[in-house]
Amino acid sequence: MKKITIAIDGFSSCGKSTMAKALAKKLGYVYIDTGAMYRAVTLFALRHQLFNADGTVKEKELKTLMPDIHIRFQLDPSTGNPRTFLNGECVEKEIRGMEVSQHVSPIAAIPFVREALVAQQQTMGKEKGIVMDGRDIGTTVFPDAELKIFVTASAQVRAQRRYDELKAKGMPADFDDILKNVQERDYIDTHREVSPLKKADDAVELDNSKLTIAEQDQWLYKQYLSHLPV
Ligand SMILES: Nc1ncnc2c1ncn2[C@@H]1O[C@H](COP(=O)(O)OP(=O)(O)OP(=O)(O)O)[C@@H](O)[C@H]1O
Ligand SMILES: Nc1ccn([C@@H]2O[C@H](COP(=O)(O)O)[C@@H](O)[C@H]2O)c(=O)n1
Repeated sequence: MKKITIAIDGFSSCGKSTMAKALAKKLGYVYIDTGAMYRAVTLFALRHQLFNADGTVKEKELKTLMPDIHIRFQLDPSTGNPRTFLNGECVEKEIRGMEVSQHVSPIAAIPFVREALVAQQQTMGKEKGIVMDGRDIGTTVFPDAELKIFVTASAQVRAQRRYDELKAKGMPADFDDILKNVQERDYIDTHREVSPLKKADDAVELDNSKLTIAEQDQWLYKQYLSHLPV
């Protein structure tokens, strides 16, 4: 079967990676969570004190240090899911916490950061057979992807899902903080100058507010089948 490129974009915490991961497993495709890459750069910036007190980024310093940031993914043999490595260290847990979530959008708005990460993402997908999720995959990273999905759900629903997830993992979680963070990231992501979050003209939209994970997986598989080249 001919392999294709599948781009899944949408708002924060709406279930993109859940859907993307499941489809990639089913098809035997590579799965790439591009949000994890922006989160890893953010963790690096936090560890190197590259944020000013007002939350803005010390861009000049970060630019100098960009060549020292090496991100890769490695499958966890026990779960079959990819884990994110920053300069050889597994940072999967660290990048999912609130501190990184609260600092990631300003990092992701910086043109030289996007340029570097987009180039890596394009290299990862050049053989096709990839499901990649993020904010600009269908518009910027793979504008020629055969299948593009744009996922939405209400902010309340998304915050509740993230809250439940953090609680289940035993991580600190406050619903109001999470809702505020989801709304702030949506705002910054949709209003930044470079590659703002928006639906590609040829993307198929899914509001999964009322769908179960199984239902959205089924929906996505049907989309895949109907977008296979003839
Ligand atoms: N249809 C659904 N119903 C209920 N929970 C869901 C559904 N889809 C995903 N979830 C849960 O919502 C949470 C967020 O999902 P996920 O991490 O896939 O979102 P995301 O869009 O990739 O988020 P981010 O933008 O932060 O990368 C997870 O705990 C996931 O299990
Ligand atoms: N292609 C992408 C992916 C992510 N971002 C930014 O990273 C943040 C974290 O992403 P999650 O998917 O893990 O929520 C997100 O809020 C965006 O600011 C991006 O810009 N482009």
